[in-house]
Amino acid sequence: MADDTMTAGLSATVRVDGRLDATITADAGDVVAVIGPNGAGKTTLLRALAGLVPAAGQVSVGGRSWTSPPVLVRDRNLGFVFQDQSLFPHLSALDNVAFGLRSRGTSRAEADATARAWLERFGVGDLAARRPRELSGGQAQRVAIARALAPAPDLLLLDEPFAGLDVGVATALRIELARHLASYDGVALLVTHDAIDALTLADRVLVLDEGVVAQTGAPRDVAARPVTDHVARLVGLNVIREGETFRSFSPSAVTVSLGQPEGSARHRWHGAVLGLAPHGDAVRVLVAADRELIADVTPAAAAELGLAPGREVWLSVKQTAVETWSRDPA
Ligand SMILES: Nc1ncnc2c1ncn2[C@@H]1O[C@H](COP(=O)(O)OP(=O)(O)OP(=O)(O)O)[C@@H](O)[C@H]1O
Repeated sequence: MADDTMTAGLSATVRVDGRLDATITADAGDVVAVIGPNGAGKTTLLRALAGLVPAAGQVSVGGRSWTSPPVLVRDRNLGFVFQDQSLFPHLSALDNVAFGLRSRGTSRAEADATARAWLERFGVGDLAARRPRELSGGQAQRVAIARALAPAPDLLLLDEPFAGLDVGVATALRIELARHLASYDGVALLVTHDAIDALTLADRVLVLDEGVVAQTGAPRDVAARPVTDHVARLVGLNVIREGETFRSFSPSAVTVSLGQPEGSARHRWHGAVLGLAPHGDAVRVLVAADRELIADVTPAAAAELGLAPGREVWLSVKQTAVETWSRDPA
């Protein structure tokens, strides 16, 4: 079947009954962060693109259709890294990385040499002979990423590759992955719950909400103008939606007071403090008004106002600190 949407990158529409109905396009070389709350369909999207979950629609990658006619999972030129599994337990790190190359017909000697080079690149060359159970979580994840990248896939699917790693290990791996993704010329999709991943690793962000695409755009734009509560919370912005009009303001622009604030050029809300948490040099206050809002105050102000869960407060923000926009038509 002719497919005029076919591009060198990724062009796909995938539908999984009751779980997902998403269209995604990306240029070759793009890293797309896929974000959204639990159950939004992020893993289902990756699995549907890989052919691991039966889906209606079409998928074309690298100028080739994977759906008409259907291409078997093993014949799709893709690499994936999932948070929990990934490595074959009975194979050494080297054999794990060489496996994908050999299954694509590369000779043993060549596959081993390429695999060794990839392990070196990820700083785990000296662990080539080890089995996965003899690797730390961070080392195993490096091997898994090396294995996914080694065959130069057209599509790289990374499902929360840093989940479960401790912060230092995750940070180091994030930096290494960024370096490799910069020179990778396929399309990479990265599922993440971390705003930093989305902002530092991705060229574009795709926001999923209840199985549909709620927003796509450059990370900076999505972070500045989130249209879902999930992303608003992730980037720490207050966002109020009225139909297709959105108003946002930073927690640092919010004034907290015990008495009702004066002045007409202010938006104001009344509610009870739900919780307090340190946020940089400030104290972040979560307040249940007619919606949940966040305000950043100085520790001195928090003490002076006696802020504690249950305390009734007023929040106000100057009209000039509020940005208003309409969602672009999809
Ligand atoms: N094997 C399955 N069979 C039926 N429904 C499923 C299956 N796996 C997931 N779902 C449902 O599909 C929806 C999307 O799940 P999915 O795992 O894709 O979400 P997610 O965005 O990856 O979530 P999380 O961040 O929690 O991993 C959820 O409602 C989930 O309950």
